[in-house]
This record gives sequence, C-alpha cells and structure tokens, in this order.
Amino acid sequence: MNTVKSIDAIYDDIVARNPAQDEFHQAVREVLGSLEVCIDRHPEFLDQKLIERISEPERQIIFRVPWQDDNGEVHVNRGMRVEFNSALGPYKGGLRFHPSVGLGIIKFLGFEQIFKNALTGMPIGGGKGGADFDPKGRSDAEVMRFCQSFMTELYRHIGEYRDVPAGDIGVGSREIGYLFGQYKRITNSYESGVLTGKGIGWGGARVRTEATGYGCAIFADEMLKSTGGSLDGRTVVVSGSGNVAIYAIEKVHQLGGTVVACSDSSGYIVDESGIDVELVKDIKEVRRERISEYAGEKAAAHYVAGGSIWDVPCEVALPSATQNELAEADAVRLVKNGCLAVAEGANMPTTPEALHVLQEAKVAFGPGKAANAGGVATSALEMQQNASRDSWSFGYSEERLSEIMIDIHRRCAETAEEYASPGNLVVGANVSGFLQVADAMQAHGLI
Ligand SMILES: NC(=O)C1=CN([C@@H]2O[C@H](COP(=O)(O)OP(=O)(O)OC[C@H]3O[C@@H](n4cnc5c(N)ncnc54)[C@H](OP(=O)(O)O)[C@@H]3O)[C@@H](O)[C@H]2O)C=CC1
Ligand SMILES: O=C(O)CCC(=O)C(=O)O
Repeated sequence: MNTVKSIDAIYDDIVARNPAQDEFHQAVREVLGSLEVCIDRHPEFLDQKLIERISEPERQIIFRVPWQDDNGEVHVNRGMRVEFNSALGPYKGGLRFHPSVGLGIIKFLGFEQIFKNALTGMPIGGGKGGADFDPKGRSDAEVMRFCQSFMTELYRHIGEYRDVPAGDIGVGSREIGYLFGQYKRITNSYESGVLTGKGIGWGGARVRTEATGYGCAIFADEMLKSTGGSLDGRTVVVSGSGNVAIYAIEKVHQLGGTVVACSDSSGYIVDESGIDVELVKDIKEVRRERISEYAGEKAAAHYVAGGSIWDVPCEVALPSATQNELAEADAVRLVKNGCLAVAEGANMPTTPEALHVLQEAKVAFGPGKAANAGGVATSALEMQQNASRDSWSFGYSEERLSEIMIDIHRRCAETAEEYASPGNLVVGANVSGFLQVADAMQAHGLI
C-alpha cells in the first residue's frame, strides 16, 4: 500500500529521524511551511515522496581531524561534509570552522543551500561542511596545519564535477589558500575549480570577496524599490563585522544609505556619522582584532559590550552574523523604531517568532536563501572562469552579480504572486527553489 503523508506528518517524521538537530528542523519547517499551495497544484510530489527525498542528504561524511598546536600539543576535531542534493549540479556550499559546528548546523546550512543555489539560476547543487575548530586566537601556522589535516581526508570526496566547497564563518581567503595548497599537493593536479573563494592571482574571481555583502545590499535596494523607495538616504544597521557584513556596509554606502552600527560576538559599535568601512576592514581582516577597537580609534563612535545591536534605531536591518541572532524581542524593537525592511545577509539569522512579528507589522522581509545568494552565485561565476581558463574584470563581474540579484528578487516576487502570497518573499523563494529542484529530481528518476 502506498502511504502518502501530509506535509505536517512528513515534518514530524523528519524530526523523529533526525533527533537533536534543532537548526535543521527549523530550516525544514520554514521551507515546508511555504509548500501547501505548491503541493495542491502538484499532488504527484507527495506520491513520489519528493519532500522526504529532498530532506534526506544524498551523503554525509564525518571524519577525524588531528593536528598539533605551536606548543606541540595534539588536538582532535571533527570534520564533516554533507552532500545534500546534486539534482542541479555538483554539490556547492561553504565550509564553516566554528566551535558550535555539529551535524544539525551543517545540515540546516546544506538544506538552505539547495534552494538558494537553485534561485541563482546556476548549475549547482547544495552541500555544506565544516569543523568544530575555532580559528580565533590561533597562529597562521596552526590554522595551516589544521587546514592541511582537514583536506587530507576531504580531498577524496571533492572535485570540480563532484563537490566544490568555499568559505563561510571562520573560513576566508587564508583558509581557502591552505586548503587548496594541500589538495594540489595530494592530488598532484592544479584543479582550480575544486574550491571557490581563491586568491585573484591563483584562480580566484574578482568580486567573490565582496559578493555576499554587495548582493545583500542590492537585494535590499530592490525590495525597497518595489514599493517606490530605495536605500538612498536610509539609516541601516548591519550585524556582524565579518566577510558578509563588511561588504554589505560598503555597498549600502555606495547606494546612498548610512550604516550606523555593526558588531561581533562580544558587542557592537555605534557611529552615527557612518561606519568607516576601511577601519573595520583593517581591524577585522588585517589585524584580526575585536570590533571594540573601532571605538578607541574613532571619536564619534561608542562601543556597547554584549547587548543587542537591534536596539539601535534603523530603517533597514541586515542581519549578517549568524543563525538565530534576531529574536522576537529584537523584532518588536525594530518595528517600534520604524524599521521598513529586513534582508538576511546571514543564513537563517531571524527566528521564526521574530519573522512572525515582522510579517504581522508588514516589514518587507528578504530571506537569506534569496538575499545572500550573491556569494554562491559569484562562486559559480568563479567556476565558469576556471573552466574556461578566463579571468573577468571587476566591473564586468559586479555587473553580473547585480543582474543575478535583481533577477532573484524578481523571481521570488513573481512566484509569491503566482502562489497566492503577494509580497511574501519567503514563500516566493521557497516555492521557486523547490520547484526547480523537484523538476530536475523527477527527470532523473527515483535515485
Ligand atoms: N561568506 C559568504 O560568502 C557567505 C556567508 N553567509 C552567511 O553569512 C554569515 C556570516 O558569514 P561570514 O561573514 O562569511 O563569516 P565571518 O567569519 O567572516 O564573520 C562572522 C561574523 O559574525 C559574528 N558572529 C559569529 N557568531 C556570532 C554570534 N554567535 N553572535 C554574534 N556574532 C557572531 C563574528 O563575530 P566574532 O568575530 O566575534 O566571532 C563575525 O563578526 C553566516 O551566517 C554565513 O553562513 C551566507 C552566504 C555566503
Ligand atoms: O560560495 C559558496 O560556494 C558558498 C557560499 C555559502 O556558503 C552560502 O551561500 O551560505
């Protein structure tokens, strides 16, 4: 007998089959919550168990990463790569090095990546990986030894046509360099397309460093334009001060907005005169120090230890640090302070309760899988350049990124309209991404 389950029953089964993976459950619930109308129109998806299949990774790899610190002490971390879905292309998604990394976090990120990558319109599947390693406070030599040990296992699972990792929290150009070097050494081949986020001088793409943050600001601008406004003249708060946050700040300023606050995991700075992004780059990218340094070096600024950056009044909020950083009480404060739009630079930074508050208050909301897709889209452009042994100019690459972000916004808005939820970009992103992956999976048969 064929047992066809309701979406709710499918969700309950996923929770039961994947215990103690709260972030993964949250990401699945958010996507399934948008699929009701879609399933009404495509009941065959239930017969074919497409939701069950899409929620189960194709492959999960977990491995030991032993390494030695500068004092000779041996450490053992846990590395993982979840190859979630290859219906549209090779698995594609970043690596996260952070002490909080576990299967629940990597699976939530990999699951989101499937639909995000579909929205870019590029031929890339979804995957994610990482380790519970904390690069903070580690010397370059320690980070290098860790990356070499990590790649000594990972290399056998990845490849230009198989799985193409990139950066995420704790993995930037330094780490990608060490990872690439070890891959090249072990395989004895210069396979540029095996990793993205590489240095420009050795196969990297211009604008990849800037792409996620730039794309998020462009997406926020599109959201405001759809109701007759823009970022120009707006007061903006960006959480985080890492790769995504820095370049979101830079692009908001280029588009005429003023970013008045940013943060790290210790606290936030407020600079009403507009965040000096070159100073943030120097503190975070070059000196690798805490954001509190900014207040010591700029008289107009002050630092708040701990607390919530969402206390700072703004018209546009770009949460760009980490998952679940914008909670219900923060959303209430944003609404009270007159916030018009929230676009997620990070992956799943807004809790479901906070999202509910924002939607009830008619705050425009751009979900991460659409708003932060510029990074992975530009990674796909890097793969294109690697495959054709080409190297594009900054201007051309930025133009491509801008077109892609505008197209993702249009696609989400049109799908939301078509599926009876006008203006709801969460529904638009989930349904549009899901349909594209489901179509390809159907075409490939039961695999
Ligand atoms: N890099 C990319 O291309 C993409 C990244 N993303 C997402 O964007 C987000 C940021 O990534 P990215 O900028 O690359 O990472 P980085 O490591 O460069 O920066 C992360 C920033 O977030 C802060 N942060 C991390 N954890 C917390 C926490 N628990 N509370 C408050 N702040 C925190 C960090 O502060 P501290 O230094 O104190 O740890 C740092 O300022 C992540 O959700 C990532 O998945 C999404 C798409 C692409
Ligand atoms: O560029 C990539 O492949 C990955 C980017 C990423 O990790 C993300 O979109 O969350």
